[in-house]
Parts: sequence; C-alpha cells; structure tokens
Amino acid sequence: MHTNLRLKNATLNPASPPVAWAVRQNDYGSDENRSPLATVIQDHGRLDGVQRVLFGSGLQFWLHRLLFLDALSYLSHGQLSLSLERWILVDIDDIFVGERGTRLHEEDVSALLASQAALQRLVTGFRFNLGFSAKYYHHGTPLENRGDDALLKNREHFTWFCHMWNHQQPHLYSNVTQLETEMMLNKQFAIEHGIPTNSCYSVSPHHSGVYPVHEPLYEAWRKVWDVKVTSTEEYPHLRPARLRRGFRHRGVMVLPRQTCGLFTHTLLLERYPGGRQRLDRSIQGGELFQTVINNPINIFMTHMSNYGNDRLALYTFESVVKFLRCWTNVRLASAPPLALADKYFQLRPDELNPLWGNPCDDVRHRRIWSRSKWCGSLPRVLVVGPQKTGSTALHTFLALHPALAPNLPSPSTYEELQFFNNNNYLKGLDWYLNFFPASLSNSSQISFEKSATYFDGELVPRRAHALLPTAKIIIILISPSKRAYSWYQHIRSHGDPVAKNYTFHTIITANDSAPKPLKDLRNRCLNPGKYSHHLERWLAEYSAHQLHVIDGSLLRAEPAAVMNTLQKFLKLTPLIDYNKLLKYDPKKGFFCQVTSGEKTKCLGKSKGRIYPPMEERSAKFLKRYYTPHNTALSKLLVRLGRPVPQWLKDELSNG
Ligand SMILES: Nc1ncnc2c1ncn2[C@@H]1O[C@H](COP(=O)(O)OS(=O)(=O)O)[C@@H](OP(=O)(O)O)[C@H]1O
Repeated sequence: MHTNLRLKNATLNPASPPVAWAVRQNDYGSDENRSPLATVIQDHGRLDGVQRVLFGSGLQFWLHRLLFLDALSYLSHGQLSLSLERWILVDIDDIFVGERGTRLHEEDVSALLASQAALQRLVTGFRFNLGFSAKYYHHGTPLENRGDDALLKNREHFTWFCHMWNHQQPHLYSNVTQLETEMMLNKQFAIEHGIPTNSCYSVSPHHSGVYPVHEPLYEAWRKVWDVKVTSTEEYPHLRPARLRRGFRHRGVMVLPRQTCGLFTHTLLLERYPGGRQRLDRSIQGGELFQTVINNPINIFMTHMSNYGNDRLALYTFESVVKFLRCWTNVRLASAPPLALADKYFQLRPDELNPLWGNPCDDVRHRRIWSRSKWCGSLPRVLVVGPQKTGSTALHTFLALHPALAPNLPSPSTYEELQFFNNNNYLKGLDWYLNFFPASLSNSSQISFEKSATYFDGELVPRRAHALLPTAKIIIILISPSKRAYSWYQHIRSHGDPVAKNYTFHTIITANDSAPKPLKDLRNRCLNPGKYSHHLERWLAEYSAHQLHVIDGSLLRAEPAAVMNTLQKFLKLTPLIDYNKLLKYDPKKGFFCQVTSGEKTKCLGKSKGRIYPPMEERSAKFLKRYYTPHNTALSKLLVRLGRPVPQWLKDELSNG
C-alpha cells in the first residue's frame, strides 16, 4: 500500500464492510515529496472485533506522526492521549553580551516587540524572557548602544532573568563568595535600571554548573537571586533529546530545555547551516515542529544576536507557531518559569529525584566539571549486603588488600556511607565524592564501598548503575531465616522500641491487621531475605558477570578461600594469601585479623553477639515462608552458572 491508487483499488477485508479509509496526498513540501503518499486506513473491526488503524507509508511523513498520535488516542478511547496543551517559553540569552556588529539596534527592538505582539495573539500569555549579563551593557557600536537603551526602555513588556554578570562559566569558580559578588553586580544593575528581579529563574552559560551540579552555583543562586528554577539540555545528556529530563536539587527545579536550532553562530537566516530550506523543514513538520508536538513544556534558548541582522529568531518562532496553529489543534500558551516548573513536575513527579551520572563519562559534562573535582576515584567495587550476612567482616578483609582502598569514614553514618539508598543521595554527588579523595584516582588502588542496606534498597541498583556502570557488585547470602533473626537481635540491642516490645515470633508472624509499627518491622525483618527478588533487580541494571555472590557461611568458616576467589573475580594484583592475614580466634568464635605475632584484632561486640537460639516454631515458620523465595534463588543461581550454597540446599531439603 504505497500509493493512493493501489489503496483505492484495495479491498482490505471484503467480509468487513464498510472499511473507512482516508487518503492524503502529500501536496506540501518539496517536489521529491510530491508523489502520492498512502496513508491511513481505518478498519472498524466488524469481522474480528479488533479495530485497527493501518499506516501505508511508515511514520517518516510528519502528518502521519500526528495521525499516529490521534490513532492511539482514538483506538484507546482516549486512554493513550496526549493533552493538547503545549507550553512554550523562549529565553533570549546573552542580552548585552553579543559581539559588536551583531547586537540589536533600536529597530530590532521594535521588531521584537511587534513580533511578540503577533505571537501573543496565537500563544496565550507569550512574552520573550530576557537573560542579561550587565557587564557588557553599552559595549556595542553607538547604534547598538541605543538598542540596549531601547530594551531597557521597554523592559516592562518583557520578562527578565539574571545571567552571569560577565558571562563567565560558574564551574570555573570554586568559591561561593566570588560567585555571589559577581551575581550581586548584576543584581545591582537590575535594581538601578528597573529590571524586575523576582522571576526566581536563571540559566548558566553553556549549562556550566547546572548539570553536572556545581554546588557553589546553586548556593549563590539561592542566596543572591532566590533562584527556584533553571533549565538545561544536559540532564542526563544532550542526546538523545527525547530523553532529556528534569530534577530538583537543593530547592532548585531544573527543567529540560529543548533545542530550537538557533545558536550564537546562527546569525543570519540566509546563512543558516544547510540553508534556509533546512530551517523551513524543521519548522514545517520537522524537528522543531515535532519537538513542540512531543513535549508538553518547551523551553527554548536563543541568543540576542538571533534577533538582530535579518531577525532569524523572529522568523523561526512566528513560522513554527503559525504552522502549528494551521495543522494541529494544540493550544499554545506561555507562562513564567516558576509556573512552568510547577506544571512540569505535576506532570512528571517521578522526575523530581535526580539520578546522578558520572561527569567523566560524558565529554560535554567533563568540560563543564570543575577542575577542583575528580571522578577517577569513585568506587569500582560495591559490597551491597544484605545486612547481617558478614558484610563488616568482608569489608575488613578487603581493606587489608594493598590494591584496595575503602572510603573515608563518615562522621554521620559511620563506616557505611548509605548514599544510594537514602537521603544522602539527595545531598548530591559532591557529598559522596568527598569520601573518595582525589589522591586515590592517581594511585593504582581501587576504591570500594560497603553499605549493607544497598542490597534490598528499591532505588539502589538503578542509582548505582547510573553512577558506577562498570562497578563490580558483591553480595553475601546466608540462610534468610538466620539473617532475619540476627537482624532482630541487632535492632533490639540498639533499643528499637518495637523490637523490645515484641518477641521475634510475634514480629515475623504479624498479619496485615497488626498495628502499623509491627507490620513495618516485620517487613524490614523479612523482606531483605527474598534474595531472588532483589538479585533480579540488580540483574536488571548490571550484567551477570559484574555480580559476585558469596556464600556467607563459607565466609565465616573459610574466609581465606572466599577471599582467594574474590581476588580473582576482582582481578587484583598481587594475589594475597589471606591464610597469613586471618586467624581463627577461639574466644570470639570467628576469623580475625592477625596483628603482631599471635595477636588478633576482631570485630567489636556488635558482631557475633551471643543470643539464645531461635525458637523451633519460628524456624519452622520461616522455613515455610522462605521456601518459594529460596526455590527461586536456587533456580536463579543455576541459571547464572553459580554454585548453590550448602545452606540453601539444606533449607530446601525436606528435613
Ligand atoms: N569474621 C567475623 N567476625 C564477626 N562476625 C562475623 C564474621 N564473619 C561473619 N560474621 C557474621 O557477621 C554478622 C554481622 O553481619 P554484618 O557485618 O553484615 O552486620 S551489619 O549489617 O553490618 O550490621 C554477625 O552476626 P551476629 O552473629 O548475629 O552478630 C556474624 O555472625
């Protein structure tokens, strides 16, 4: 079905009359596109009850894309519909910054106002949003300086936001005070010239400091300008554009910015890269048009110089808006950034929490990443737990290896950083990086981190993979029943009020009508032991060869053998003989680190506690409870070609 002709002659399904179909001839666009395009057919599905919309020529043709969206909405009875509301904000960046000879004259400002008035008739509430760097005010030719004055004279017709005073990239400043001082200069200028200072919006030259996050920028913005919203094309990456997202950090909402094809180097319509035809294609159904169709909220960045000369930007926006109004029913509107940010995160609340990537994994990000920071020392090994499986012992053993370096201890979370699983993550990447000093990245040591709560943390695998995609993940598994009991003893001895009030048996057997604190404790006690479920979540992010599963019973009984295998998995050199480093301590009942001579250094009292054995009825309950999970674990380990630990075989035996 490639032409109208064939389509006309086709009988889609003779037994299913009438077949409604639509034919459109592509009479729009260049000559090469003029051949008849077949097109879209609707099958009412009278024969088999399945309604269909069939496309004859793929989705390359822009109109077909619109029809495809309509078809989805139609066939799903509106359930797969996009709203027709489209929000547009056009930032004009670099006000006063442009080079001499490229800046606005008085007539350009008049044209800007006229164009804004024309756009306001098509886009409700439209106003150009002007970002200024005041250091360059009056730095043009005499005619251009009159252009600067015309902008200021008409200031109340526009909305305004601060850019950097001197257009300097914020990541080049390591000092908040310096940034604040320069922002204050811009603010002073705004106050003197009656420019409004309350938009709560700002952007940064070349996205510097916004993402990857430069903490001093966020701090100075908040202090000087009360910035609550910014925008960037860089989160998580520039490309692909359709995957750009927003996030919130330190109270600043970062919105994704879209590309409109206008840059500082695109000064003239007639010299547009690829020719005017290319820009027209983008406007008339192409990239720019599709961008507005695909994004409910569009923030476009343009530059002062796009509005001078032959006023490329005015042509672009007026044309695309007219085209959209002509060919679609979208309702175009504009609003100040703060209102747009609220709308954006109402639509996408799941994006509020950021997902930090490694700035060094993207060349563009590396360029706007402060020189005073580093990323080479980020951990390449994560010991993820779960809790009470011997993770502290393993951490101590790993730290004995000369090729490995643990993170610095945290004063607030002690030996564990607990970055990926809780609110420390929202403190930002710098917080985490500070535990892995830059000196590590120059040495031959590999850094590692152990936080035993990572294993079952819902968000952890995804967050860890975003930052450490090549890391090796180490998991220790012991009998989930024993783990649950050890955990109960652990929190009880830490004075947990619920654990103190209830027996282990009451907690594990609590049903869903039990009081909430009891149910919560039951879940925290039992859920980490659903090993296969959590392993699958890790496997959804990391490939199997990055995961190493340790049998916790072996770690306890034969740590040297376990460490030997682990060293090979981590490809560590030199291979260390742990038989020389560890020794069984009969008093402690565990292997401990050999210090001098016959002496050993063991873990503290909180590891290897003495507590009564588990009640028989609890052991029976847990064995039944964990059977489906243990069965799934056994199958999973076989599927991965990993050994099935003896404790797992025992748990699955009938005895
Ligand atoms: N070498 C050595 N020394 C001391 N303890 C050892 C060792 N090997 C394994 N274990 C077992 O580790 C249990 C504590 O596990 P974790 O370190 O993962 O606990 S925590 O989650 O970090 O709190 C701890 O659990 P409890 O016996 O219930 O205290 C020990 O059984």
